[in-house]
Amino acid sequence: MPDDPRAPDVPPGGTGPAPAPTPGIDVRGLRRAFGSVQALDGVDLVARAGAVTALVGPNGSGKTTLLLVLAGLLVPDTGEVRIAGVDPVTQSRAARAVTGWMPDAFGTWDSLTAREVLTTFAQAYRVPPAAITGRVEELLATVHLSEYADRPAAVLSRGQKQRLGLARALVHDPQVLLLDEPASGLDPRSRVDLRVLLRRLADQGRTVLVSSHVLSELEEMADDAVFLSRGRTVAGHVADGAAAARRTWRLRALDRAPLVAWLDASGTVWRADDDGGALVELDGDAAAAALVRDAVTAGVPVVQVTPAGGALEQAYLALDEERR
Ligand SMILES: Nc1ncnc2c1ncn2[C@@H]1O[C@H](COP(=O)(O)OP(=O)(O)OP(=O)(O)O)[C@@H](O)[C@H]1O
Repeated sequence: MPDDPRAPDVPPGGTGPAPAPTPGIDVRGLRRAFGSVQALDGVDLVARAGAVTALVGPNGSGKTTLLLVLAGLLVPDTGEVRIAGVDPVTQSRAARAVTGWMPDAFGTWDSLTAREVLTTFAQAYRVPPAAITGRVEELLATVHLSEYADRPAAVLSRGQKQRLGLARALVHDPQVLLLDEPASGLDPRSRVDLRVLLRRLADQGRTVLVSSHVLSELEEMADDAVFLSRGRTVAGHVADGAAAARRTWRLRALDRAPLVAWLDASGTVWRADDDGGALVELDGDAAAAALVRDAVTAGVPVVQVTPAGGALEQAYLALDEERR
């Protein structure tokens, strides 16, 4: 018997079939209504173990509802959900043991200190008593709250409360992390810390599903993306075809005049950007490379050529246009 209950069963001798990949999150045909509002209207989603998956969608598209179902806090009307292979509806205790949940607003008992909050949750999640003190101290240090450990949660700032909420989600060392707007209220340093932490957790083989409205923020941390629109999943991995997709590029030269003169002379449609450069629509990386070559050959002192907005933003806006 392996010591670690999460360790896969490996047949002795190692000559059996290759072990199945660690399951992450698997959702099929999920639907959930609130009265006449169909909050989830056919969600299919796979979030890989070992990756950070972004959950993207406009207000009211169903992100929080979906995360609540995945966290086992809301029962779906129809559909199948597996969290690390476990069904949160029929196997709720097992599902909670593998799931870390960070809601968008972390309600806490204001009279408890940060250390007491984490200790209470560690007990509730059945962390072995001998391990609790060490685990709590480690998490307080991870989210840079050691200094505030003995202060009542009520006096913590919004960002500090967010960090306490993140520590709480990690208290039982879960395999799957569900984070609803985790960066909201965090200062720039804490956002970087969050990004580094989520990357480390994914690199350890965990599944991380994170929602945010701030696409640039998700862009920096996510490997995959799932888009929700009106309760439906509308696209999968963002990297697919990104290099060949038509998108907006930003061009800057030492001086704008020769740049725009050359764009006009070569018949390239452009519009001004706020930084003194020009924005052009191009069919992927190869078209951008050709444009740079031609501009430089024509003597335009080009200093910058970059996609305007990241791949996630571009994919999101493209989907939005498709839906109109
Ligand atoms: N408890 C509820 N009762 C009634 N309607 C609800 C309830 N919870 C959510 N809804 C509705 O379901 C839809 C999806 O809401 P949800 O909160 O999941 O969206 P969201 O994508 O998380 O939005 P936001 O980006 O604004 O946080 C919305 O139309 C919302 O009004």
